[in-house]
Amino acid sequence: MSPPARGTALDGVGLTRTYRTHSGTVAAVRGVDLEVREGEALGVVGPSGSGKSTLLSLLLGMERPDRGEVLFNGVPLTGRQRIRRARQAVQYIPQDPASSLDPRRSVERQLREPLRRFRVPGDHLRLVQDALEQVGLGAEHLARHAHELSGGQAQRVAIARALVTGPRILLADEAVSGLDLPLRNQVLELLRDQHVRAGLGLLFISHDLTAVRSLCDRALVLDRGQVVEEGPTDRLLETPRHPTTQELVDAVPRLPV
Ligand SMILES: Nc1ncnc2c1ncn2[C@@H]1O[C@H](COP(=O)(O)OP(=O)(O)OP(=O)(O)O)[C@@H](O)[C@H]1O
Repeated sequence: MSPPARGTALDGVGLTRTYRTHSGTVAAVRGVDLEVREGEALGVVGPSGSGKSTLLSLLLGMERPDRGEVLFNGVPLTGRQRIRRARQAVQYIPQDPASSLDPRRSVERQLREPLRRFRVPGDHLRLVQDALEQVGLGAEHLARHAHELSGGQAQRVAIARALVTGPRILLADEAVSGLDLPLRNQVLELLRDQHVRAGLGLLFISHDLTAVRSLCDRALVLDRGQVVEEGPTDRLLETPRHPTTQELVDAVPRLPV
């Protein structure tokens, strides 16, 4: 598989996803439009249950929308081959990335795995070392297991795992939620570095508007599956117009970033 083309773009057009539950149906995402471009950072904020994770699953091709479509470089994201190619270029950083590490496998094995899965050509050991270097870790970490890493190192390894395939867009789901302040700032700094220095596109999903502002110029606010407000993050924080945005602003502890 050749490396992802430059100018990578991911679009969601009219995305709608409804779940059936015992008590009826839940419209998790309703008619959402968004675009993430290489070199741009877009924040998605919203209270619990507003559809953020569902939106992410749709963008990653892990779930199919009931209506609307996801476009990867302008082409609908359907079919295993196309989804796999998109996933090499669009990588995912889960909530609490450190706990997503496999305790039984060494750092090297865990970083080699996406290279194998996405059939990335080249010298895999070299790519693994490059990814570790990008997050400030050296070759001495290759043989370690999760329990031999500090919390900060484990976060870095998890981010390196998302970087190892050479993605052009990162989708981060509550990647700093629940982290203590120094770790939170380290992860934000790493993501900012990837965005500003390496030019990656970033979709940063969080309920924390200050974290979003530290990375993203623009954000959209989700409530009950719908976009209720969008605009520059500074403006959203300073003059929120929708009550949901106002609540998110009020809930933000005034933390230095
Ligand atoms: N597999 C599922 N089956 C049924 N309902 C679901 C499923 N996944 C999500 N939902 C519902 O869809 C809505 C949106 O959920 P989602 O997890 O996308 O929200 P969220 O904004 O990511 O929430 P949180 O911030 O708490 O993680 C919620 O009402 C949730 O209960």
